[in-house]
Amino acid sequence: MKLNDPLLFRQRAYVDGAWCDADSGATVAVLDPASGETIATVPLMGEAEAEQAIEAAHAALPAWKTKPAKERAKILRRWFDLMEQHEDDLARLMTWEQGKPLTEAVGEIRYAASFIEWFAEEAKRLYGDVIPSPTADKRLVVVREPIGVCAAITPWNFPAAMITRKAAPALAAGCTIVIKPANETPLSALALAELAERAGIPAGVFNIVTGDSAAIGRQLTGHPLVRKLSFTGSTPIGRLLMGQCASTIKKVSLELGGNAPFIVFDDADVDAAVEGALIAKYRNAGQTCVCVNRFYVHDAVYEEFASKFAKRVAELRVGNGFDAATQIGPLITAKAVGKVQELLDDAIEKGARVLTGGASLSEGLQYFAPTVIADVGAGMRLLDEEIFGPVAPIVSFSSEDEVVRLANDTIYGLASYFYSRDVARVWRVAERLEYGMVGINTGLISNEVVPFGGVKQSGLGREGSKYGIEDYLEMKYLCMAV
Ligand SMILES: NC(=O)c1ccc[n+]([C@@H]2O[C@H](COP(=O)([O-])OP(=O)(O)OC[C@H]3O[C@@H](n4cnc5c(N)ncnc54)[C@H](O)[C@@H]3O)[C@@H](O)[C@H]2O)c1
Ligand SMILES: O=C[C@H](O)CS(=O)(=O)O
Repeated sequence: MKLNDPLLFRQRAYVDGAWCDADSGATVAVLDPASGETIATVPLMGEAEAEQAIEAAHAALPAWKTKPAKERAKILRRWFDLMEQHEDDLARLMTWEQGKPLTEAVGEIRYAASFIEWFAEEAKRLYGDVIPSPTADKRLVVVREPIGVCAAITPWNFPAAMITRKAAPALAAGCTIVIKPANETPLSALALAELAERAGIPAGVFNIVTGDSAAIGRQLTGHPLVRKLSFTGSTPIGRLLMGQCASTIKKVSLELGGNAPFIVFDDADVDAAVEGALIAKYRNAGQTCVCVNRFYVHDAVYEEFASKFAKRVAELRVGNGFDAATQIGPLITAKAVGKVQELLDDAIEKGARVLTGGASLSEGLQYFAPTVIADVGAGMRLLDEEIFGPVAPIVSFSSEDEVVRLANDTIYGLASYFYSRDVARVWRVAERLEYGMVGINTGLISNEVVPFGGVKQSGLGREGSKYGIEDYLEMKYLCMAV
């Protein structure tokens, strides 16, 4: 891979300000999803290396937490500036290991950097309280303090943004952090570490360990020096990690799976709904937690929406993420392709009708045709399971009560979307949907200034916004006799 700055291509973990290998010298391969070829290796670390990283983060905590917030903010701002300067290299590394089109990778780098910019500013506004005492002999104060050593475990689908969405508020609050990125996409994380060091983030404050997820996870969830775990990934793994944190009563933030409904009412602007549906479904080849998993379209506009949507989907260009014409890249692994095909085959066997697409595109590679299926109904697995691929199931409905019931009939509650031009209906439906986020006449809802997160089994807590730093702080009450 040709980079303007070759030092951003790192194949060693970053612990206590040093690039290091696994104690055993073992490595794990990083594959190009577009070709299946090995493009790099990173250390296959385990419990011992994770413990070393935790101890380094603990040792670095006193100096970092007592640094004035304005100084921490300046260092984070330098990190942001460096990400902007190296945007092209960071995006190329991301497309190389994750497969997303280069334009989407550039978008993610800007999105990832925006969290650092945002929380560099928030660092200076962590105010406390002075509380009027109920008695004359006391003075009552509340101060906000960093929770301490934090751990983060992140997914492969947004290899940079899911890290900065955790590390930025953690460091802004005065915490230190140990991060375990997904083994599919460690290169983006290690490039962030290189830029963090150049920005002046001290040794031990920001650490990246790679390798045996379960072994590293046992340390990150069980070590008593770790006071908080922030996890982004699937609901089953989030459930497991939350349980593992119980023995040491860690604060836990969870950004988990989704099953987003996209509702088109009979009063909707159908053409606008089609455009919103395209981005809400096919961004990152459908591999985002907020991608639409179920389309519900009112009977009166069902055929119009389905035919217009299928026509636009059929025009989407599939290919290598480095090809400027590509809009849909490969799925992350062959296993992911198999899961999507399995869910699609189940729906077709149970009566769904393919309007466009319908299968993986070429033997041996991980491309999957953008697909739309109609006549989808109850009992089909893809209505209950996260597809995480470029398949769009369309279900018809006839009343507002029916579609709200259908939309809420899931264990998930992350993102939801609907199109209507009836203001009263907008308020009614927005209030009745059991989701953390609701897109109204839009298919793109994510940015750094809003509280991103879900309800039910889509997670705990929020990331981004003025709320996103709360989970990295503790409140201390001072009661002074006068
Ligand atoms: N809510 C959000 O903001 C959000 C964002 C991105 C992805 N996701 C979800 O993540 C999933 C896709 O990402 P994924 O396939 O990487 O998820 P995953 O749960 O398989 O893996 C996530 C991370 O957990 C690690 N992991 C796996 N098993 C572990 C264990 N036993 N102990 C410790 N760590 C372990 C993985 O190595 C990876 O780093 C989807 O369900 C998607 O909805 C949610
Ligand atoms: O899927 C993971 C991301 O959170 C999606 S988004 O880019 O934040 O919408």
